[in-house]
Amino acid sequence: MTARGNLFIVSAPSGAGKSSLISALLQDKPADMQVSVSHTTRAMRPGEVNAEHYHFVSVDEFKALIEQGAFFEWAEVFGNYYGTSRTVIEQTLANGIDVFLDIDWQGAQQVKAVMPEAIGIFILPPSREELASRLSGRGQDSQAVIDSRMAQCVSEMSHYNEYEFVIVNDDFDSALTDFKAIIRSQRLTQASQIHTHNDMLNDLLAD
Ligand SMILES: Nc1nc2c(ncn2[C@@H]2O[C@H](COP(=O)(O)OP(=O)(O)O)[C@@H](O)[C@H]2O)c(=O)[nH]1
Ligand SMILES: Nc1ncnc2c1ncn2[C@@H]1O[C@H](COP(=O)(O)OP(=O)(O)O)[C@@H](O)[C@H]1O
Repeated sequence: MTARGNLFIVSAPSGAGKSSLISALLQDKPADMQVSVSHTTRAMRPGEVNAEHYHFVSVDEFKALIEQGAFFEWAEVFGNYYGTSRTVIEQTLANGIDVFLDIDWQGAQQVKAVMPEAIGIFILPPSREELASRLSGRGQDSQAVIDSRMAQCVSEMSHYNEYEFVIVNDDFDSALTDFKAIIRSQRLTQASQIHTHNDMLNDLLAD
């Protein structure tokens, strides 16, 4: 039997670096880890690719998917809808692959309510000034969008204590090392080791 994959929830205020950390983690395309591609009604940014960064859909399409029960969780964030596909998550975890959800705190609460074993990781920037500078430096949002995201960052960050782990993304390489350590430690829990080393444990403990 394949051991079920772990579900990792990664949340952060816009610009703190969660997409960069997840991309760096999955850069070498590890077979046992996958990021969930959400559906969204927000406009595509320059350089974004449909079905790779998001499934970009209209508000009507999104609402139809809600009606069909297609979402594991969904939320309205910054005036747009975002949601995680239910079947993709269930199938991927069942295939023993760890799944990373880049979702906001509202989605995280919904996931935790139905899957309390999901592991929450909150990414914090080192300061508000640095957060604003990263949002501008990313060069993909208008000043009005940046201002509205900065206006909401404190209320988003106030949810950090609902997560099992917190990473301060100051130096990127240190933050990536911390991120990898969390994933590694999850694979070393007793429950995971029993799945991974079942035959060996049986041999070791045989009478
Ligand atoms: N609840 C929920 N939030 C999502 C989902 N996908 C993305 N988000 C969140 O929506 C917010 C905005 O994402 P995005 O428009 O990509 O902007 P960015 O975070 O600045 O790159 C972030 O907090 C994401 O984590 C989803 O499927 N569900
Ligand atoms: N530790 C870091 N130091 C400096 N810049 C960073 C760091 N982490 C991410 N960035 C930059 O900050 C910007 C926002 O990062 P991004 O991953 O898009 O954030 P999020 O997905 O949380 O909105 C990007 O331009 C990214 O290259």
